[in-house]
Amino acid sequence: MNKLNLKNGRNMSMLMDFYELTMSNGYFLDGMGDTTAYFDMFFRKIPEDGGYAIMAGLEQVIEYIEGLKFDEDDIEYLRGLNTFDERFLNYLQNFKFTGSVYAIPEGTLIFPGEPILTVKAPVKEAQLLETMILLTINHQSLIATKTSRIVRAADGRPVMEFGSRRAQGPDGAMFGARASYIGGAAATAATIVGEEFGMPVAGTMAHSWVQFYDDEYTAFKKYSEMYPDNSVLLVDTYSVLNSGVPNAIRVAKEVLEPMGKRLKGIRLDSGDIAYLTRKARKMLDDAGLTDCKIVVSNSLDEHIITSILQQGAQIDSFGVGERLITSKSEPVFGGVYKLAAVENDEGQIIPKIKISENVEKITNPGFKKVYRFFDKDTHKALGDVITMADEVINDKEPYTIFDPVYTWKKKTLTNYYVMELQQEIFRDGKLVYNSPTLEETRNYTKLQLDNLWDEVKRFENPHTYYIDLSKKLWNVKNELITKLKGEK
Ligand SMILES: Nc1ncnc2c1ncn2[C@@H]1O[C@H](COP(=O)(O)OP(=O)(O)OP(=O)(O)O)[C@@H](O)[C@H]1O
Ligand SMILES: O=P(O)(O)OC[C@H]1O[C@H](OP(=O)(O)OP(=O)(O)O)[C@H](O)[C@@H]1O
Ligand SMILES: O=C(O)c1cccnc1
Repeated sequence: MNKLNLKNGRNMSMLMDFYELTMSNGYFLDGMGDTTAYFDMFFRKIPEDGGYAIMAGLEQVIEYIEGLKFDEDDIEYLRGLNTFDERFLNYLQNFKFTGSVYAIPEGTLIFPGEPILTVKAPVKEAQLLETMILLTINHQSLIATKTSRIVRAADGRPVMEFGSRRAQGPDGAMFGARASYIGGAAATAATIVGEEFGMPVAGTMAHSWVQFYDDEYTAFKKYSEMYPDNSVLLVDTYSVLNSGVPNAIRVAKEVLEPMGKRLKGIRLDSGDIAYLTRKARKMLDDAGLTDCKIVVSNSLDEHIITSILQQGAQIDSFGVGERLITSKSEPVFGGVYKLAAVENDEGQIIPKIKISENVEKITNPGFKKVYRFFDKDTHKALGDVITMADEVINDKEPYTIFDPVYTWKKKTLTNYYVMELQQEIFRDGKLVYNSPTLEETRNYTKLQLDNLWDEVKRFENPHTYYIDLSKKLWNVKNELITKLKGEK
């Protein structure tokens, strides 16, 4: 289980934007490198104007941080660039992460503006982590979120991840498949992901198998003889209704039934899926093969799946590749990594802000955490409140939430309980978090989706989930904005 492990398998230390190194070298030379800095990762917009996103990729971030070290070749290469001070190179050679990391666990539903991961570390270290943290969580959260949409559209029918061949490179395939499991996919065709992460692997057959034999019947027969318990026959190589389905039925009767076996399924990969599956279902049922499943694939996504089901398509499961593994309709999860605070010599946390003309782009300053509010009776999530890290919400008392922009929009919550979302991952360089298994993470996602109102989950104009700021954070933010704007 080490092939994909970023601690033991591959050293990704040099996968960072060059400016991380020049800035880190700069802080070092300026004598500021040991200043404690707080960086937040957050994202601004849910892909495809959806109602929620899913956190994924934390396990790989942990492995990356644990494995971060610069070897002789790395140092030699950096020295050759004539950019870095020898003392900084020496520091890199002995690099070890000494900071703390707080993060929202994988599989948690996440929303714009929330600090989904916070690094508290000497600035010369925290700066170096930016690129890998962002690319890892951006990628996996994107695919987990996209998969969740597809799985929702499938409405209880299993979705198999078929995307490796169309993914953006090996990591896109492998970590994408991993993320798809968190998002609710039932299985993957990516064998390595089964081996590495325990995700169930599954598959049918390619057109090449059917083409290879002299005729379709022979191809189906050979396959069913070899895999009598697991025969899903691809019926669209020549003609679904004229030959594919009839040959599959013949194999079920002449080959499998005498062995005491049943035909597991057929797969369709082209043509009008609604029409063909309805016809195929009838033919199978008329032949007594009511238990034979119909699997479909062919550039599917949540919209096509919704449409074909509305058209009365008869489908038991889906194989989804290119549009899932690349999140084709919106291929960027725009998570960013921003400085939120620094500590002064007295150890006081000084909040920092990034101002923008666009209100939504103004960052939330300070060391923060997120509380999720749940209704005591329904257990549905009511909203999230971002607070300063030292704030405690006492759920025995009413709590007033307010919109951070339209502050007159208020609501007082009474019948609620809260959950703190951030977990401590590293404390002073030491890993203090036990990553759950992928299976546990997947179940956790499912549970949370059950606790989210349907209005937030729908595809068209979902309700905007509340993400508010505590009064204390709101005050800190507005004081900083007033101060900085006043200084101009
Ligand atoms: N009934 C349907 N309603 C909406 N979309 C559909 C329906 N049936 C299939 N599609 C989708 O239409 C797209 C194109 O299908 P189309 O039939 O044009 O191509 P194809 O079947 O792959 O072509 P070919 O037969 O040459 O392989 C695919 O994304 C497929 O999922
Ligand atoms: O359409 P996607 O959602 O990406 O799903 C994966 C696709 O990959 C396969 O096609 P391909 O033509 O590569 O091989 P095949 O001969 O097995 O059909 C499969 O039949 C699907 O159509
Ligand atoms: O097993 C399958 O049917 C499969 C796997 C990958 C891509 N397309 C189909």
